Amino acid sequence: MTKPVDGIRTIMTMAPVIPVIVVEEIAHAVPLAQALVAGGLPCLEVTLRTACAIDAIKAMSRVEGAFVGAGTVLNEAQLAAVQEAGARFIVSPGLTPSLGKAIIGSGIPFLPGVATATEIMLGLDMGLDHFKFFPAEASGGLPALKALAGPFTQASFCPTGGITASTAPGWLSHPQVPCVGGSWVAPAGLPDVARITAMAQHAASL
Ligand SMILES: O=C(O)C(=O)C[C@H](O)[C@H](O)COP(=O)(O)O
Repeated sequence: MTKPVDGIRTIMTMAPVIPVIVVEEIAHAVPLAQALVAGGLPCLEVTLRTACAIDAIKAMSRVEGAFVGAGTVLNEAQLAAVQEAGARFIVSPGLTPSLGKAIIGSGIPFLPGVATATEIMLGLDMGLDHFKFFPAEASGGLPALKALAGPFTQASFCPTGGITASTAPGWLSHPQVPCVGGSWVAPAGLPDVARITAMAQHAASL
């Protein structure tokens, strides 16, 4: 069994919400990161869904107080690219043995996605015990997480997918949920800095 990855717990407890970010235009990256950090959300997940995502990771990593990771990491080539860009942690919507082995071997903190008992068991076998519960609402919501968390008392979860400012407190009340992920704090388009800072402040207070 591989040693558990150090560090992901610290990242998951920096704030109650990890913004899930889709950067469509590189000019949006820095003001968005500044607004989120100013509002009290330092830990930022930049998804590899857009052409400028790697450049966005580089640019946002230079924002004071930002702790930037890469999301939607699906394979080893992407792992290498995001590490080169300065990503400090990795999030994936799922968990495969090959990706898990590569990320654990690299030593970077890792939050793999799980939605079933079998996937949690695969992660535990690899020495992982912190997971993204994805897609959280579509997989059955909080009742599903409660049922899954029952037999896996050693596991912690960051539910992500369909979570909003009004549903986040319910998820966060679960003892195995140190944080949730969500895109609601980082809407697409040219960042409205005042609005995003206010949403981040509210999220940080949850
Ligand atoms: O892109 C990824 O890497 C993902 O795994 C999925 C995202 O985390 C969720 O799609 C965010 O969900 P919403 O907050 O409902 O927008």
